[in-house]
Amino acid sequence: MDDVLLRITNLEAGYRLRQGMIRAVDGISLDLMKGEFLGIAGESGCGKSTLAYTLMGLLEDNAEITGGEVLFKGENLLTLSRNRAKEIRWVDISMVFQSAMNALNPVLKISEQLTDTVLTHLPGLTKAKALDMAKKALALVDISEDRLDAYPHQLSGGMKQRVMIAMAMILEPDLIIMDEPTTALDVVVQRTIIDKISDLQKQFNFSVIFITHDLSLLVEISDKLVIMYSGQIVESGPAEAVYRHPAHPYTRGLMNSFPPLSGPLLEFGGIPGRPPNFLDLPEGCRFYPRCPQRKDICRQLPPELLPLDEVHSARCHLLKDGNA
Ligand SMILES: Nc1ncnc2c1ncn2[C@@H]1O[C@H](COP(=O)(O)OP(=O)(O)OP(=O)(O)O)[C@@H](O)[C@H]1O
Repeated sequence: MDDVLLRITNLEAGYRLRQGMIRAVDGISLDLMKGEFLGIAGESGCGKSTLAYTLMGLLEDNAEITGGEVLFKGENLLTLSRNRAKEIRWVDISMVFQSAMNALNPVLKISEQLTDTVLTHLPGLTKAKALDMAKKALALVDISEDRLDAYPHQLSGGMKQRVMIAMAMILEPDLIIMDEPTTALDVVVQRTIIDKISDLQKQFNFSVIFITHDLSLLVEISDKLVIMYSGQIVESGPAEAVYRHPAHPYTRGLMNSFPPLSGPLLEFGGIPGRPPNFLDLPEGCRFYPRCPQRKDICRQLPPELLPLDEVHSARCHLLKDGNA
């Protein structure tokens, strides 16, 4: 337990609409260890961002946390006072947002945005010290000091994204949550940024939760993988095990959506169909309508998350018969 940085137990969160409740995070439990790189993958709409925003305490007004516990270094993030939340967030847990490139303030220089972040959370510091921290943080993401006076529009997309990563790292948090941090970038820039994040994480040993719809980005850099479908975890385990022996038909579908890292190029599979509507979920397995291996029991009963071994588990009835 000593090495567990974040323990999420049975977390439930969602959005209350007139038609009913969208339970976008529906009973999520997971442990994140110190220095661990956790990749969370799943199609658009499966609840990845809702999970991230719940952890950051940044849910929208119509959102509600309806159950569970999130322990960060033993402290429940869901019951923090406003002041304690301010102390923890950004200093101990920071986030790189999906639309990070547009999150920079267009009328402030890069130096001001970085020093403002520092001084908001560490008001006792001098401006000179904050500027020094800004320079060091930019250097970590390979941006030279002479860009400190630049405005966001003077930087390329990849550079803006790296500034956002610098901002997330500047206070040396224990956990950085990255929600699709490279989606808007072209593939080459995306690769450079992923490699940079991976290098920095190894160098400074912070923990990362990296969220993306693109599983191919995650297999090389993650220690652990969590696959989400319709608000639930459908598979989790060490990245290598999930990649080599995907146990859930949905994970296999996601795997088939991208070319293998080595060996012959397979035809792109993809997964026909769409995830279910949260307001009209199937009675049994939520993946049933799209599953190429479905059986009668899958239509009737929702499957539990079953352990395959001590570290790898999947939510699929077929595992019980050993024929998934
Ligand atoms: N403010 C909101 N009000 C109502 N429903 C919402 C709200 N935000 C998200 N949702 C719904 O909650 C579900 C989960 O959305 P979420 O953004 O968490 O998924 P995601 O996996 O991060 O998708 P994406 O990659 O597209 O952001 C979706 O059905 C979405 O339409």
